[in-house]
Amino acid sequence: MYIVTAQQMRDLDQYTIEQLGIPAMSLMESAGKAIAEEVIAWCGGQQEEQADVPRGRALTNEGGIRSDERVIPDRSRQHWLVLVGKGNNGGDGLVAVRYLMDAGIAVTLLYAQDPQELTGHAAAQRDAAHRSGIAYRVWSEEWNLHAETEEGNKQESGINHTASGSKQAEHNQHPWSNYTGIIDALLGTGSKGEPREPYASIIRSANISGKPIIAADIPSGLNADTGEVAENCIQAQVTVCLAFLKQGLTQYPGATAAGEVVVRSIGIPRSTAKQAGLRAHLITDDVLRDVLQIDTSRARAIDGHKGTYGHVMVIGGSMKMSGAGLMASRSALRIGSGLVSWALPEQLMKHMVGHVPELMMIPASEDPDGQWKADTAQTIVEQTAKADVLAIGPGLGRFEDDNEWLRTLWEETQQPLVLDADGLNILSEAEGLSRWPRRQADTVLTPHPGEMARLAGVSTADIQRDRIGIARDFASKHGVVLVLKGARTIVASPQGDIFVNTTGHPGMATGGSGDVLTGVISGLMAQGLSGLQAAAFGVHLHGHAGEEAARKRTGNPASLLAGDIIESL
Ligand SMILES: NC(=O)C1=CN([C@@H]2O[C@H](COP(=O)(O)OP(=O)(O)OC[C@H]3O[C@@H](n4cnc5c(N)ncnc54)[C@H](O)[C@@H]3O)[C@@H](O)[C@H]2O)[C@@H](O)CC1
Ligand SMILES: Nc1ncnc2c1ncn2[C@@H]1O[C@H](COP(=O)(O)OP(=O)(O)O)[C@@H](O)[C@H]1O
Ligand SMILES: [K+]
Repeated sequence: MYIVTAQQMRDLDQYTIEQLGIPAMSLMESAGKAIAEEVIAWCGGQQEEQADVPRGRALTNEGGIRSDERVIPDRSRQHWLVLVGKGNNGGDGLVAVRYLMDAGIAVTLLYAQDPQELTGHAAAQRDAAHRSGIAYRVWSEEWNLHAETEEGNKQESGINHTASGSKQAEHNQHPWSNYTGIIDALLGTGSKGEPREPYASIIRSANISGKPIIAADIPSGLNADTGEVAENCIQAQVTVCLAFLKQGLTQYPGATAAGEVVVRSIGIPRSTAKQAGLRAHLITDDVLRDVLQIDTSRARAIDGHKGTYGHVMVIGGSMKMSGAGLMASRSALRIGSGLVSWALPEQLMKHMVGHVPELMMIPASEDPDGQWKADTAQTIVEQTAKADVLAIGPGLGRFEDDNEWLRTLWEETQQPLVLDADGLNILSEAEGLSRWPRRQADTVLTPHPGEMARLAGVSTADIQRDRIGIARDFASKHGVVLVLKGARTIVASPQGDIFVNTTGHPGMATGGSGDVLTGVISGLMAQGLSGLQAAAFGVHLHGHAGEEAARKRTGNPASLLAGDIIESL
């Protein structure tokens, strides 16, 4: 599934209208119809579930996050309020009302501004809606709701406040209480910056109203490119995304604001994305097979032998972090590498003997404290001769002159490399990755947001603000495959491709999960996948394994351990 930025979506719209000759009005018609259909389907779903789930249904999005539950009454008494902005997003809402009316659902329009301010196609849709007899209101102070104050009072300006006692009665009287649900057609991909007034107040009030919200294209207040949310951003149950999935819907906190995301075709041929050279995808089975050309069955040749499936060498582990190297090694084995060896400090090795009988161990440092030493670099380089892939970093720790140590391995080994954990921290303190020579073989970096911040020399908050943009720039600039971890992990290639993962589980937020991923990616590379293929397929499989492991911890996913992920690979 393609992922687009707001600008790419505009270009695709323009191409469709100007080059393919599909009228803009016809796209808007399809958009509004799709939104109406999703509202109708949602009401239907509500009704079906009402018998046994009186509190309304909870929806899940692709990442398995549950959104708020809200109550929706009997469908026959549905009355939806459509919030209309003055751009084409509002135009979509104005189309939707006609289809909802035809489906027997009562609708009222609430314009953010004087409807006469609408222009172009949105103005034409306004006229059609008004001529069809659809009721409308224009935003005014009486609609303004305020969040509960610290004293716990719920204040609703514009409503006659009585001193006490009748808060609930007041709440039931506010204008929003007449409606069963809200369609947010205020702002779409043309939105810039924080919503201005009165949009900010409308968004805030809609959220406070407690009514279920279905967003047209994107929740108003969401940055369509980064997934950042404005101070006032619609919190939707469902987002009906039009034509192509917007980047910002894939990343948190935007993904939470969007609720369940449904991507609906509006008549723009999907092939236009390929023609336009779009390079960002959500990782799905189709994308793994068709875009990344991966045999996802991972079928083994009947006459295969251990040499067929490659040899991973993990370089890491130290007395204080012995488990990290062990977990990376075990997951490389579990994902199917023919052979795995682990280079580790000799002191540590003595304690590890027998833990994983399948694993070969290489004593690599004679430090009495079980730490690494920089003078091991040449020995390690010699030892790597038999390996097909190197995984450097899990549990490595920091040590004197580790910078030179890493640079020797970086330059003097020819194998594909996965770099994680302290391997990345060493790199960020090196004189600058840009001054290190580019490796000829595939090089995969797997930072979590904190490590990414150190690598890029910015704050973690800066990274989280635009994960896709940062990952893309870093991978292109340094010629590496970058795996920016965390919920909705991003894989970026040196050529500017982006792959966003949706598998995974919050139970995986536990020490060691990343070491498992290092083993998975390096193990897949040993079996012949490129760095990009292994990274994209690896994060997908790792997330699935995490989901599976969480299912087994019935009732308490917080009890998930990284080792459980290995057992579910
Ligand atoms: N051909 C097309 O371009 C199509 C567009 N479609 C819809 O049109 C949307 C994009 O439409 P537009 O480009 O008209 O833009 P929007 O409707 O998203 O918003 C633009 C309007 O909002 C105002 N605005 C921008 N930022 C604001 C802010 N921070 N606070 C308050 N007002 C702000 C602008 O002045 C402008 O009037 C899409 O999201 C989609 O819903 C669909 O109808 C399908 C076809
Ligand atoms: N909430 C979450 N949803 C999905 N995946 C998650 C979540 N939290 C963590 N993960 C995954 O777990 C792994 C954690 O890696 P990392 O932070 O490096 O852990 P460690 O350094 O302890 O091994 C990453 O692959 C990350 O994407
Ligand atoms: K919207």
